[in-house]
Amino acid sequence: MQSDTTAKAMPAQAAQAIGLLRRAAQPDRRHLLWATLWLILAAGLEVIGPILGKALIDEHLLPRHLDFPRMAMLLGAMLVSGWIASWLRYLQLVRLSGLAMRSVQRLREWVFGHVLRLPMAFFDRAITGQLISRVTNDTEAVKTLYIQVLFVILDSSIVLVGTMIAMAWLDWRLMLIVLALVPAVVVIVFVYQRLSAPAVTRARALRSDINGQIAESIGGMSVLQANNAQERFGARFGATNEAHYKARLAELRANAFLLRPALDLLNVILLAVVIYSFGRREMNALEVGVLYAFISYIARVVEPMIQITMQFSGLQQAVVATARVSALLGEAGAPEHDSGRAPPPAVGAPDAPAVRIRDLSFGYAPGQDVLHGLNLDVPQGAFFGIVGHTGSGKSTLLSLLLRYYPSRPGAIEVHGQPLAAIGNERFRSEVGLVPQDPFLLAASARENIDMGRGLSQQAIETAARAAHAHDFIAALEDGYDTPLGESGSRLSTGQKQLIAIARALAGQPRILLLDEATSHIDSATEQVVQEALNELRGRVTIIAIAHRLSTIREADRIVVLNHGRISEAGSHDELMQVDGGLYQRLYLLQQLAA
Ligand SMILES: Nc1ncnc2c1ncn2[C@@H]1O[C@H](COP(=O)(O)OP(=O)(O)OP(=O)(O)O)[C@@H](O)[C@H]1O
Repeated sequence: MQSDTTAKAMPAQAAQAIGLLRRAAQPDRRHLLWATLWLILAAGLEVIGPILGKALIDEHLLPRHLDFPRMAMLLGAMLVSGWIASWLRYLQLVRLSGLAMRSVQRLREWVFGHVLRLPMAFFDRAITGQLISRVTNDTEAVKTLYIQVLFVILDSSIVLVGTMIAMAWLDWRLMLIVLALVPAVVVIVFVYQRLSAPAVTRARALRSDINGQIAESIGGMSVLQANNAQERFGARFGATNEAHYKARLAELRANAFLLRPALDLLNVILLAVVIYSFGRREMNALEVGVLYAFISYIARVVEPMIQITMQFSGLQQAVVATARVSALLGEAGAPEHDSGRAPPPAVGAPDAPAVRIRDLSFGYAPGQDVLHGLNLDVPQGAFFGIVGHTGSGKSTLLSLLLRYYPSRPGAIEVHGQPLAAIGNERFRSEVGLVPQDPFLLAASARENIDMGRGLSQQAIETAARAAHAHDFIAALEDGYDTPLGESGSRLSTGQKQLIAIARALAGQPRILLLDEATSHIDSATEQVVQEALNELRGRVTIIAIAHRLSTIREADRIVVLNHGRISEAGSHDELMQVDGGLYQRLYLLQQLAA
């Protein structure tokens, strides 16, 4: 995900970044115009100040031409222009910051909304940490772009150009001497960045190490404490933290001892040159005012130059980050979310099988099929079990039934309709899933069953009863409103699984898919699950993948997958009759192990 964007040339990335910036700021473009206008006005007013000062000195103070009303007017104009400039800058900053933050907010919503609609194949190659970084840090880079490009670079450029024009107007030869400053500042800042870059990079890497270590320790706290590793982890964290502190210090030292003194020295040299060149001329009264204006301008010229030069590396990083966000937004969404598709027919054929599979082959990579020509009919209301050794393709089949990956058009039909033709809303409400990992939110039992669908308490309780989860939920101190902790840490593995079943049933699915829902639970809870499934028989079509064969013993039909092919199919009793058959062997092996 990262490489494809970083490999792109900078101009292409900059174009992408600007495009995204424009889209994000579109609703606020009026603010953007005003902010830019105020910025130009403020910078212009700041350039005028020293010219007014020069007029005051040259026309009144030195010739002792004390025209008080005019002097007061000049002084007043100097003060008022400075005051208005500060006020405009403040207004401009408020507008621009507001606009930048709203753009970040907008962009974050787009990116996360888009991520939620990406196909599962995308998540096979995505790295969670990077994806989180796209949604949080990289979107924040948009703000940096606004503040750095518009505020700092534009502001500094206007002040710089305005000041140079004013200087040229006062004395073009002296302006040329000041202009010689530009390469010197660029060289100093370049050397500074070269010297401080390793410390900056190190500090950044160490900061991400600090985050990584905290996340790792909290995630594995039980293992960490069981191995009495608190002190070791604490010491390791301390060392990383210390290294980070030193890297930051090195960065600050480079700034304090290299950049600032070098620029101050440059300033002094420049002042000396300007004063010397005035000294060599026959100074007349008129030139004192020019000298005053020049000294004021020199102080104003150095800072914008530093700012512009310093912004470039930050700007480059912000452009790369924004281009990465843009690339993520460019990822094609899952086809079922394509709103441009024709609406599907509302109902399926009444007596068609719940699931019909014809010649279904599938591979994650071209030419490497993991499923080979599957054919299967699952009648409505039937209970089907799918078994097979590890890697035989059970979860892949389930993923295709769930539309996580696209299958050949027409290979799978649900209630008589091709899978791809069913609208997403209806499909997700018709098909319920109980995954191997129940995935509980850090929320209450009610919220975990509801999953934002806005179900009534009655519907939630009915589902919990059907999943045999009601009794233990009701026994919690606040019943359905009891917070279950992160990932449901307050519950046992079996209880989590029952909540996941309740969640699936609460949507009143016509088809229920179970992906090894009993593999981590004890035999007593497994029996509870079996009872729950038996009660659903006839009403809901059940397709259950199970490593534990006792879970699907009662199934109407058990399908045995072997290297992506159906090798056997039948009831438990029928399959046990097949001497040397795969199911018989698997079953006997499990009996022996038990
Ligand atoms: N997301 C994926 N990307 C690429 N290959 C995959 C992916 N998921 C599974 N596979 C491959 O597909 C084959 C079938 O895997 P699948 O997970 O469907 O098997 P399974 O029968 O469910 O196994 P298990 O019982 O261990 O869960 C395996 O060879 C596996 O390596």
